[in-house]
Amino acid sequence: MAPNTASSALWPAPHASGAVDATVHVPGSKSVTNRALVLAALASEPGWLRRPLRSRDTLLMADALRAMGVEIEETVSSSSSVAAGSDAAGEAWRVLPTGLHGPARVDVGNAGTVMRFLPPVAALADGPVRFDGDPRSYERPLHGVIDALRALGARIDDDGRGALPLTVHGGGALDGGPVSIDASSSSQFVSALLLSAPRFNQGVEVRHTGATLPSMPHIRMTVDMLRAVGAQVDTPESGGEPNVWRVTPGALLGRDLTIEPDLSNAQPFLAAALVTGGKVLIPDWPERTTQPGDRLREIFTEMGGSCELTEYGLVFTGSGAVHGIDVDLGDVGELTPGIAAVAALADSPSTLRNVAHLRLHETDRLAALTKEINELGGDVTETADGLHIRPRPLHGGTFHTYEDHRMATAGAIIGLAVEGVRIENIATTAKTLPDFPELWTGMLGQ
Ligand SMILES: O=C(O)C1=C[C@@H](OP(=O)(O)O)[C@@H](O)[C@H](O)C1
Ligand SMILES: C=C(OP(=O)(O)O)C(=O)O
Repeated sequence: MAPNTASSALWPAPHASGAVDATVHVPGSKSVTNRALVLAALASEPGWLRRPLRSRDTLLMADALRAMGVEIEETVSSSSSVAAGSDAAGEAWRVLPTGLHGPARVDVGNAGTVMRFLPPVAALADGPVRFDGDPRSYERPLHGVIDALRALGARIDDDGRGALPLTVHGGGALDGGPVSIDASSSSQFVSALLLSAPRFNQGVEVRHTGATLPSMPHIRMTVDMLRAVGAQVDTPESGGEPNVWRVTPGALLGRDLTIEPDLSNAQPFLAAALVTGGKVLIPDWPERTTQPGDRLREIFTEMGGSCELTEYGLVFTGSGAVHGIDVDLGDVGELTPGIAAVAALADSPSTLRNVAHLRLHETDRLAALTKEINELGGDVTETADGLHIRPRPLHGGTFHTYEDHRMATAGAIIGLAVEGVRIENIATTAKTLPDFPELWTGMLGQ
């Protein structure tokens, strides 16, 4: 059989010859785009997504909703045809909700948002919906969604492992009501149940019973976006019980939403300013957001940079020094690979804590980061819940990426400072940022 040249190809990571000085337009947020698609599909009237992210994860979400009967029209308006500065410029998707139905087949790829957010939607469809995906999707936890949906009245056929592949036999409606889940392996279990709950007959009361709950900002994002389309949501933060979320049944409004840039995808570019002592402007950085990437302002400042939120966006400036950090990343786990890469180039050790659940992400990220940084000469050890990173001079070599977009961008960060780093399968960045190689070389003026 011919080798898979696309994925086995090695990408010579560009080495920075000096301080970067660039403006980088980062495409829309994956997490916001995929929530907006689900909410628009469940609404009682058409809606718009402006500047959606066009990437593997969001196209899988759109195609899955189309397979269940939703119409999604893709339009592009040139900036010359709309008022200057208008949010209407660029790509826009118009979502026309219809009666959800099977039979349908859904390819989740390796998208956590698709594999977790859509089984509840399928339970509302009329007919069977088959879910399948990449080999890694079979290993990612889904039990919280499967068990909860069964408890709420859904019929699901799976192979008993609490994972993909599976078939949801939608009955056109779902009872809903109270349910307990352990979401310690993924916040997406909670988000998944809340997103569809306005359409359950009794809404939902989700009680998290596990010891820890990762990625709280992503649950806040779910709650904020539900409220913005008219849903009534009670949360622990709004005076409710700890670890309990309630959604009241009701119709959802169609919304005209402009998607924020993906702040987690801004991470490698901010890291470039930090490790080269340069400066990067990210236009349209939101003043207020639930995206976990906003925490980078604080984390990368502690690691040696400084930032200013201006009317043009976020200006992040490196000082030339990169410091280690001791940090709890439980809320912002998806930032770990990029922080680990910077930490490997720092002037002091780092400890990254409270991210044991990353072992079940796109790959086992703790094992992958340890192995790949150490193979370049680094000194990283896994702890029970994270990484301990002692910087050492690194050398070139192959950086394997395990079909994980954030491993690929982590390798690119190291490559800026270390000559001769070759990244396996840079195309895997297409999961959330298909233009990464071009944006990266553009930033470097190459
Ligand atoms: O809801 C979301 O959009 C996400 C939640 C988080 O998942 P986990 O809670 O599984 O870490 C995050 O890591 C993922 O990238 C996106
Ligand atoms: C964990 C991630 O993705 P997913 O939505 O597939 O869980 C990620 O993007 O870092």
